Amino acid sequence: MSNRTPLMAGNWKMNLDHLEANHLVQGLAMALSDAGHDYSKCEVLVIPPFTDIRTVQTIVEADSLDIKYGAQDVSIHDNGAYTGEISTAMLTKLGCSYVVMGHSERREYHNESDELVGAKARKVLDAGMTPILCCGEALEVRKAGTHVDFVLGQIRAALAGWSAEDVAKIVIAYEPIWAIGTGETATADDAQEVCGAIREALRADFGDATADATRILYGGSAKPANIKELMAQPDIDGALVGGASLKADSFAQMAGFYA
Ligand SMILES: O=C[C@H](O)COP(=O)(O)O
Repeated sequence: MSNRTPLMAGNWKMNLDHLEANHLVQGLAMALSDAGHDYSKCEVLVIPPFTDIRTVQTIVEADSLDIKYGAQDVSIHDNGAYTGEISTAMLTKLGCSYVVMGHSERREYHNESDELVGAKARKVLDAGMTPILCCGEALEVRKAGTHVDFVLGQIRAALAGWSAEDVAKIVIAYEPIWAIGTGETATADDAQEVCGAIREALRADFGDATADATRILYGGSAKPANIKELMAQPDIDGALVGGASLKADSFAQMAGFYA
């Protein structure tokens, strides 16, 4: 068993207004408390839309919750005339500890490149937060059998020039696009194949200490019914959960399945 602390991360995507966010975080805290959740054995993270972050911060601070929270994206700019952008400083001020970048939905709908994703990860790390760097292949790539090379290419392009020490501080989330929101989960073997290959690539590029320290998550229709098997895989350290993170009970249940 590794000494990496598992991470159960709920990406709310573009769902929930601030009242619904309030309700979900309180319900999640209660469900985790009822289950006797041990946060030192599995970190629990919620990733609301920007408009809900202040609400989540208020509840977490008022109730001294151990739930962490973060953002779904960030700007590579510091401040100024960048309409619609949100800076790392704005997020740290709100107490965010994680930021997602490179989600396939942003790559597809906002044309985000590996280089931009890498620059966002750099910015987040420099601001003292933890980047969650997403990668994953489309169905055509999977069918062509080139998914491992494709995913490693995304990661290597984003992390080009990084030091081993910095790579050890990030989280990588492998999310096969064909499994996102479709109900079609990669099998535990499929997920392990790619997550294992990511770890071996980190070993080759950055050395043993980094490969053994970097947390790798699986994402794509993860839910209470399949999380146990996914978490039992040697190179899967948690999950980036979409739909199932919008229900307090199911997400709390998933956080309880650390290996
Ligand atoms: O960021 C989360 C992933 O896109 C997975 O979403 P999903 O669990 O709804 O398939």
